[in-house]
Amino acid sequence: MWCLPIYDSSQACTCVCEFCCNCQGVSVVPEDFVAEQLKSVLSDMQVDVVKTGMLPSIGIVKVLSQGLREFPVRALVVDPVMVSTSGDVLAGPSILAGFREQLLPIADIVTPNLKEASALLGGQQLETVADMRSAAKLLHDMGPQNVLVKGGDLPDSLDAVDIFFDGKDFHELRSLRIKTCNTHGTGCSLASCIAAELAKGSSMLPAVKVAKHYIETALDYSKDIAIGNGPQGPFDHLLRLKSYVQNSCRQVGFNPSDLFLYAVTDSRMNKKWGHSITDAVKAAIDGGATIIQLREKDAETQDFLEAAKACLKICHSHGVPLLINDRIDVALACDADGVHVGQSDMPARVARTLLGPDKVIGVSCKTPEQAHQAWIDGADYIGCGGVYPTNTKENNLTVGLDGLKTVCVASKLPVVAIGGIGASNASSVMEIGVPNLKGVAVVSALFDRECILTETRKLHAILTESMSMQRT
Ligand SMILES: Cc1ncc(COP(=O)(O)OP(=O)(O)O)c(N)n1
Ligand SMILES: Cc1nc(C(=O)O)sc1CCOP(=O)(O)O
Repeated sequence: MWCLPIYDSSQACTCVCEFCCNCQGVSVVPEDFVAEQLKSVLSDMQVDVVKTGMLPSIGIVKVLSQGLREFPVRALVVDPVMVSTSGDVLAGPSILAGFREQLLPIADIVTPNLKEASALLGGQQLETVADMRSAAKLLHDMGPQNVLVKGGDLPDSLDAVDIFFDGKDFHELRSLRIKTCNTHGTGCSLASCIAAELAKGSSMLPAVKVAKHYIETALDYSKDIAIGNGPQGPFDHLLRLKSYVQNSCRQVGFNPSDLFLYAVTDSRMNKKWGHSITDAVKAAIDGGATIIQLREKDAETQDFLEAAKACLKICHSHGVPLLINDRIDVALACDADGVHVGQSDMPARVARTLLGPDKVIGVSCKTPEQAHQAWIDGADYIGCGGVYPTNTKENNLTVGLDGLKTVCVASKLPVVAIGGIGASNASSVMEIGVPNLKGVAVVSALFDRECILTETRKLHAILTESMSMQRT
């Protein structure tokens, strides 16, 4: 299966970006030469989906319209690159006519930005979402099956709103407007992603939604990169690949089976039962805890750091990793094995930058989207809950076993379940039967008890039994 981006190299491209896949090193070649090459590609390979980009010339327009009839091309995505996001007019009247008369009538989707839509419609002003809707309808009348008018340049809009029209229904697709100068190539990448999704067998609206989500994530991921000399930089298309490479390189340091019995401390409970933090941690480890998290909500920084150093000694002498809840500074200061962060804490991506590739990072996630982001950000595992109601964390949303399962299925990272879990229900949690659910994280069922050692042993035995039942 092939997804072929078509670029007209008869136009010199001045882009110097590192990520742009098409333009660097392209020499100026005659239009008919490009057309011949295109013909041979279309006939020699089984091209499924074609996406136009970078100023298709009249030669290419002709070959394409022919090619779609002569060769078994399944879909044509037309990105009418005519006016850049920086406002430069890139196409003359003959190209405009080529788009209108030859490409749009055979396109499965056309994806103009506001300026391109305006140019295709003879200079019509487009300033509001209502204008975008009527532009989508008028463009649809020119022949394409679907139209996506991209509102990235819409004045006074907090969201990035695009209008999708399939000839029957309008869909207003909104995503976060990412504040960045690194927007070079977004339109081209969006259309390429739509083409790739179509080639994979998706239908049009889901393909557009996936592409829009990809662009939003990639823009956010690359918003701070500094590259090139111009005022507008490129964005980084390869984030998934990089996350994958980063993660696969790092997984060596983190063993997901450490999540089996995850003991999370609580200073108030230790105080209530007269346990010191070090005694509590030692008892949990002796009882079978496989990883410890220090979650000291009321501790002063200095006390937290001293406690962390003392607990780290105990943990390391037993080969058990120690993570710090929320406080990256404390984790760095004591050289802990990692951190656990929530959705409103330091973003995992920033934590990864601060901690480096070798430390463990866990992220609290209640939805598949959060789990996906945690993976992109370079986390090692996610904590998903509250599985059951809990008194340990105020106003905590309960996701239930169904919510846990949904997140596990979507997550590319190992998962530990948390919230209201103890001896009475740990088996039900582990028995949801999802391979990346690696264990349970527990606070009160271990630490709001007189004998931490006994309770941890009991829970360890229950988990072990439940795992062996699943294997048989
Ligand atoms: C393993 C694990 N999962 C989830 C949490 C919750 O973390 P967070 O959302 O940051 O909430 P607080 O713990 O800060 O109240 C966790 N700590 N550990
Ligand atoms: C710290 C924490 N995070 C949760 C989440 O849902 O993310 S639930 C929770 C408290 C878990 O305590 P217990 O085991 O006593 O119910």
